[in-house]
Amino acid sequence: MSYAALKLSNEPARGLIDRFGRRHSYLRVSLTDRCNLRCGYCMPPEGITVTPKPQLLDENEVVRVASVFVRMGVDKIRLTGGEPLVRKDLDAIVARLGALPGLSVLAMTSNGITLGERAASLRAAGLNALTISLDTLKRDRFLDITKRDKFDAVMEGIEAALAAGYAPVKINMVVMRGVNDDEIEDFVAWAQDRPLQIRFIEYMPFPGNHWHSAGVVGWNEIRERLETRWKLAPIAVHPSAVAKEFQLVGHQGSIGFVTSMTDSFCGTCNRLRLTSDGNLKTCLFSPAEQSLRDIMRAGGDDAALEAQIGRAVGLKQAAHAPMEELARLGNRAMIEIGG
Ligand SMILES: Nc1nc2c(ncn2[C@@H]2O[C@H](COP(=O)(O)OP(=O)(O)OP(=O)(O)O)[C@@H](O)[C@H]2O)c(=O)[nH]1
Ligand SMILES: C[S@@+](CC[C@H](N)C(=O)[O-])C[C@H]1O[C@@H](n2cnc3c(N)ncnc32)[C@H](O)[C@@H]1O
Ligand code: SF4
Ligand code: SF4
Repeated sequence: MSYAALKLSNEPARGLIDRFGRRHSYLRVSLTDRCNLRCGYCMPPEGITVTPKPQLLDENEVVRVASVFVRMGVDKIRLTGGEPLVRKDLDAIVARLGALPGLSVLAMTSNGITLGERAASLRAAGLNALTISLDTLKRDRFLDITKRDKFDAVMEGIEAALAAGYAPVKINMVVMRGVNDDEIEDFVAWAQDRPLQIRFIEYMPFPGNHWHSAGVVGWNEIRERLETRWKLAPIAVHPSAVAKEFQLVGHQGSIGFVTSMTDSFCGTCNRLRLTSDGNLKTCLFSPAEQSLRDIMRAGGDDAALEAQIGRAVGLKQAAHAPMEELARLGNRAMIEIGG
C-alpha cells in the first residue's frame, strides 16, 4: 500500500510504523511527575527533583501534541503520571482529548486517592477506561508500601469507579516476593462478585527502586498457584495488549498478567510515551528521548512535530534488554515516566 493510500484509509501514517513493522496506536501521556504516594518500587527513597511547572507541557500543548499523534494513527491515549489526579487542569484535558475525532479509548491509570469525588465527573467528561493501582488489601501494609495512610481513600475511589460504571475497573498489583505475594488469592477472591480485573504485574527495575531479580514473581508461578483453586479460561485480547487475560469460571471479575520480566511482549508493542516535560520516549526501558515541547516552543508547526515523531519511531529498538542488564541501564525513575 502506498503512503498516500495508508493515510486515506485511516491507517496509521508511515511515521508511526517502525522498522520492525509495528504500528503504534497507543500513546501514554504523563501529566506530572508529582505524586501523593511514595511507592518504593516507583519513587526513589530520596525523592526526585520535580519538574518546575513552566517546564511541564501546559493544557494546550498536551492537547496539541495528542492531536498530532491521533492524526498520525493513535486511537488510544492513557493519562498517567506521577499521579494524574494532582494535575489541576485534568478535567479540561480529559474533556478536550475526549473530543478528538479518531480517539476511541481515553484511559487513566491512577492511585485512586481522590477518585471518590471525581470518578463520575471524569467519566462524564470523556474518560472511558480506568485503572487503579493497589498492591495490598491490608491497611498497615499499604502504609509500608506507599508511606502514606491512604488505604481507605483508595478503597473509596474504587467503589466510586464501580458506581460510575467503568467496566471493568482494572486493579494493578505489582507483585513482590516477600512483600505482598501472600495476597494474590485474596485479590482474586475480592473480584468474585465485582466487575474488577485484577492485574498481576511483574516487578520491573528502574533507577532507585531497589529492584532485585529474586523479588520478581513470574506469571507462570502465579498462574499455577491460582489453578489449584480456580479454573482459568483465556480471554481473547487486542493483539498488542499488555496483559494476558483470563476469566475465572463462576467469577464476575477477571484477571490479567503483565509479564514484562519473564515473557516480554515487545514484538507486538504499539506504545509510545510522552513525559510530562514533553519528551517522546519510544520504549519504557530506553533512555532515548526527543523533545516535542522544544519544537512547539520554538514555533515549530505540526509538520515539524510529525517529522520528529517519525524520526524517533524509526529509531525504536526491537525489544528491551535482558532483565539483569535493565537494572544497570540509565533511565528515568518510573515516577518520571508513568509506566
Ligand atoms: N514492559 C512494558 N510494560 C508496560 C508497557 N505498557 C505498560 N506497561 C506496564 O504495565 C503495567 C500496567 O500499565 P497500565 O498503566 O495499567 O496500562 P496498560 O496495561 O497499557 O492498560 P490497558 O490499556 O488496560 O492494557 C504497568 O506496570 C506498566 O508499567 C510496555 O509497553 N512495556
Ligand atoms: C507509575 S504509576 C503512575 C500512575 C498512578 N500514580 C498509579 O500509581 O496508578 C503507573 C503504573 O506503573 C506501575 N509501576 C510503578 N513502578 C513499577 C515497577 N517497578 N514495576 C512494575 N510496575 C510498576 C504502578 O503500579 C502503576 O500501576
Ligand atoms: S506507583 Fe503511582 S502512586 Fe505509587 S509512587 Fe508511583 S506514581 Fe505515585
Ligand atoms: S519494553 Fe519497550 S518495546 Fe517492549 S513492550 Fe515495553 S515499550 Fe514496547
